[in-house]
Amino acid sequence: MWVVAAALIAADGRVLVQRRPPGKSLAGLWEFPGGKPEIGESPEQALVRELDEELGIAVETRDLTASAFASEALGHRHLILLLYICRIWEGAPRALHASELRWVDFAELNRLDMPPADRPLIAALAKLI
Ligand SMILES: Nc1nc2c([nH]c(=O)n2[C@@H]2O[C@H](COP(=O)(O)OP(=O)(O)OP(=O)(O)O)[C@@H](O)[C@H]2O)c(=O)[nH]1
Repeated sequence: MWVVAAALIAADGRVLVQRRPPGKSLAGLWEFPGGKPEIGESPEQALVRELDEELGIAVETRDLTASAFASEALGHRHLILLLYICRIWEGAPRALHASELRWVDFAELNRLDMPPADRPLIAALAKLI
């Protein structure tokens, strides 16, 4: 399973995370916004679509920087999670799918309950920004 996700980084260096809503797998955990590409989409196109659907923001593919990936067993599937950094978008993120949004610094990011694939990504992100 391929998933694309974005670390949206604000001017003050904080990162946006969203909380998975009740009823979904891994409900209650925090994650980077994103999702699965649809057939025919590039990873960047998929991420632009997901950020519009999940947060109501407009992002240009040129403003997505491929940054890190994780490879992790997830139940009976295997997840490849591609993380992009994004510092430029239009609109104010709203929780259209998630139960909650939060802008966090790295200390908070390390304390949040996130899926196992996200742990190595946080460490990689800390070195990149
Ligand atoms: N968007 C996102 N997904 C993540 C992250 N970490 C992680 O393990 N995932 C997993 O990647 C998958 C993303 O799928 P999705 O967002 O398109 O759809 P979904 O929640 O309905 O997935 P589901 O079919 O597993 O319930 C989920 O299984 C989710 O748990 C992350 O940081 N961001």
